[in-house]
Amino acid sequence: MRNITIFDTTLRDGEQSPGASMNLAEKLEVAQALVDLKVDVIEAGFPIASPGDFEAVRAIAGAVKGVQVCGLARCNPKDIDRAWEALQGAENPRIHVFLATSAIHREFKLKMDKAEIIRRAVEGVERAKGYCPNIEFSPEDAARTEVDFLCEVVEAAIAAGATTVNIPDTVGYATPTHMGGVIRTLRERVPNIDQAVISVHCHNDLGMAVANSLAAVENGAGQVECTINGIGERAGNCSLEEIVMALRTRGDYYKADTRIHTPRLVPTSRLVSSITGLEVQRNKAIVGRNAFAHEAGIHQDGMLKERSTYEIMRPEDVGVSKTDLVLGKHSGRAALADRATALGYAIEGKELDDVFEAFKKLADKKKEIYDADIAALIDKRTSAGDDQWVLASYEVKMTKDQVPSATVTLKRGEETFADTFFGGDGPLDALFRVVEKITDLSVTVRDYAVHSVSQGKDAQGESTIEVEHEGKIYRGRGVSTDTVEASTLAFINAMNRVAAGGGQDLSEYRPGAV
Ligand SMILES: CC(=O)SCCNC(=O)CCNC(=O)[C@H](O)C(C)(C)COP(=O)(O)OP(=O)(O)OC[C@H]1O[C@@H](n2cnc3c(N)ncnc32)[C@H](O)[C@@H]1OP(=O)(O)O
Ligand SMILES: CC(C)C(=O)C(=O)O
Ligand SMILES: [Mg+2]
Repeated sequence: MRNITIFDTTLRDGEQSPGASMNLAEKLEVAQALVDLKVDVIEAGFPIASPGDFEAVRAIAGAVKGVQVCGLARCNPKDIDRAWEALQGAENPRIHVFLATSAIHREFKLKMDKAEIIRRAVEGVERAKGYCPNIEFSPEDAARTEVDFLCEVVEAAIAAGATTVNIPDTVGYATPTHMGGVIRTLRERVPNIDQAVISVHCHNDLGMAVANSLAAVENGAGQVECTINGIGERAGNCSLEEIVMALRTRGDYYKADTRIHTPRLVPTSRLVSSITGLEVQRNKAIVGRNAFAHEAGIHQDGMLKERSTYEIMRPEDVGVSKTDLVLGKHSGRAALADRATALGYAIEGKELDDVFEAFKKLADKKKEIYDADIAALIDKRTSAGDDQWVLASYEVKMTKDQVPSATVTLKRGEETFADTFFGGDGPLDALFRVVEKITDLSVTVRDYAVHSVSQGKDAQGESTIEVEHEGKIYRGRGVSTDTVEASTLAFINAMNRVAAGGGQDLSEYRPGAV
């Protein structure tokens, strides 16, 4: 297996995503997460860009160990000197100098001819080399550069001391065959190409950044530049988690792998998403919420029989605790029975058929089916029997700076019970405490949520709750236009289940499954 160097540019190109700016403390946190992920190179920023960027590169260079830290610079002395000033405290520094080479950039942006581009590139690399041994050179917009000229520039940059030549598809214009061809041509036609690592830096404007990077690897690239969650300029960069898992999963084909500690992929993705505020789409490969979730009954049945029927990666290998078999309108009996077992019920035969029929009807009306819904369908305890507590009335008072108080009246059969509780952490807590007093059952609330089940001003609120009692988990569900009432009904629903016994073993409990 060939080892592919992972050059992470989340803190530089990733930060160029509109709205993704990070402060110093946040950049340090991301940098440490990248070290834990075992990336090979961290591009920490563009030091000339601002005093903040300079400070971030300097701080990261001083703080992280066991990884190369890189700073970006244009091909001019001021940028390169400033980059070195920021990087000199690093255990293992790299200066990355770039200069655009395509005809469009030469003519309209830089206003330089080919000879000047080569001269400036060589001067830039040589100046950087005077500071540090690891020099990366990027001919910006390489994918739109005439291939003969690209070969010339790359050869000159290597001769000047570049140890990595990075081939950017700056505007995401390449296709896999094109990108693979560029890398192959460089390997065939640049005489000193063996003296440098060929890298690739693909943008995602046509959604092909990962595919183009893989094509580059297939044709001999030894480094891939990428970002967590694929963030970056415009449509972003090659996504780190996708390229890494593509190589790991299809090592049989690519004969290449990385050093990445893949169980850190999802935690790092979540960190970057929460810091930048750039949410990950649900169906995003590897790190999206749905990446290891199955709703279709046929798939769920297959998964329950043998995981590899529908999963090519193990969730734990990317940092997801386990596969999620989501119950919804596309689910079948196998998944329903499996969830029922996990919730502490054993149903089969006619009972399973009846619950399944009711489940399908509910699933046609509701987008998401919660564990509380399943429990309610199975034991049919949502409709009160004689031994069930039923809410007759409630009153809750809370004003600023005053302790809350709640009065609740419950009925059980013909009998009526009322009580009041003063205190608690808020009105709901006060209400729950009175219900505990009346039912003489003490529980701990493990999870609680309110969802809207219809739209508009008069939307129905649905509350779902999970409580723990003597090592078992019980679920409750309540619906009302008033969310306080919905929550109280959910709590009473759960308390009725506590009174009935059974429940799910705490060791089987998946928090947040309501
Ligand atoms: C493909 C990429 O991702 S490249 C990195 C892009 N990232 C960024 O631009 C983020 C940080 N950038 C910045 O903060 C600012 O653009 C700065 C501080 C670097 C420069 O700001 P300014 O001096 O005001 O220049 P401005 O951004 O307006 O224009 C860029 C200048 O750099 C020149 N330039 C662009 N690339 C290069 C290069 N690789 N080498 C030398 N000069 C370059 C442009 O021709 C232009 O020069 P001109 O003003 O003589 O026409
Ligand atoms: C600086 C270079 C490598 C870049 O980000 C690009 O060309 O996209
Ligand atoms: Mg880029």
